[in-house]
Amino acid sequence: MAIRGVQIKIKGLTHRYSPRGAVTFNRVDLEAQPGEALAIIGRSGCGKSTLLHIVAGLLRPTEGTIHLDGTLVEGPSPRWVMMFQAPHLFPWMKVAQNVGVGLRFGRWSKNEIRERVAEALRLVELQDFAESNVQDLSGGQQQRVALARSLVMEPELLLLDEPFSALDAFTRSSLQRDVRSIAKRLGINLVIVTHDIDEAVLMADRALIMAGSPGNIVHELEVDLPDPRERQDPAVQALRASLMATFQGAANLKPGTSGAGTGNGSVSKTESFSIH
Ligand SMILES: Nc1ncnc2c1ncn2[C@@H]1O[C@H](COP(=O)(O)OP(=O)(O)OP(=O)(O)O)[C@@H](O)[C@H]1O
Repeated sequence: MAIRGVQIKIKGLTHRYSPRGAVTFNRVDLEAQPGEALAIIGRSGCGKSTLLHIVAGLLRPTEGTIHLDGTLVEGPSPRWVMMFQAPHLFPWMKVAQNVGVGLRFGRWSKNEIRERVAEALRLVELQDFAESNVQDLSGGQQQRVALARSLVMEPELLLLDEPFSALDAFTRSSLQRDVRSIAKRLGINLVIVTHDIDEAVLMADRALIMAGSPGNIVHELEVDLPDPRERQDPAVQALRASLMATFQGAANLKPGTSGAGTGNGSVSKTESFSIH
């Protein structure tokens, strides 16, 4: 599977759900390099999911632009795919059929589809379940099928909207580790929206804190930790504590306050945590 990441450039992104409604977020600017994994954390309602849906081309911004490697995002594309909390599988299809469903709409031969589906299933370690019914799988396995269905499209960018929050802690940990490791191996960019500070530390290269009303990215922290990342590792724990303190500080700041969103979309401060 030949995949590479993408340069993300978000400029002046503003959104409101209705012309007279409240502004969801205001003039968000953000850049990411090919292969980078970003986590967006923030309190409920600050606009994280809306931002992700706009990046995925599923919602239109009120103002501003998103360019992926210079291409303006104007709608959904197999190049940027979104994974949700629920896997949304077709229950009447086998695992392999679910994984290959997007390829059916392209100009792929049956052999090519078979090969690509087999490769995607190997990546998520479900190669022995190709002919299983999806209802017979656990929640974590179903989420792996959804991941394989995304990967089979060879995306450059994977957008994850709290994808593991419905899973038990053990399954969640293994998926967090595996998604990061697959994305790094293939060079795919990740943007993960989460409430979970641990998830941000375990999966991201950079954690972005969104806060305020209207929302904005008010803080960002580099997560410079080696892989594989283990929750119990003291370096992971130390970074988690720092991110939690920064998050609480940022979330408690009122919009317009120094150190929070500047209102012009700029990030006020970048901190770097490294164990090297
Ligand atoms: N379809 C919609 N129509 C109108 N307002 C909406 C709609 N969806 C979300 N909102 C509002 O927009 C704001 C941002 O919502 P959004 O879901 O993006 O926040 P969030 O940070 O992802 O929250 P959560 O963490 O709870 O999912 C909220 O005030 C929400 O009530």
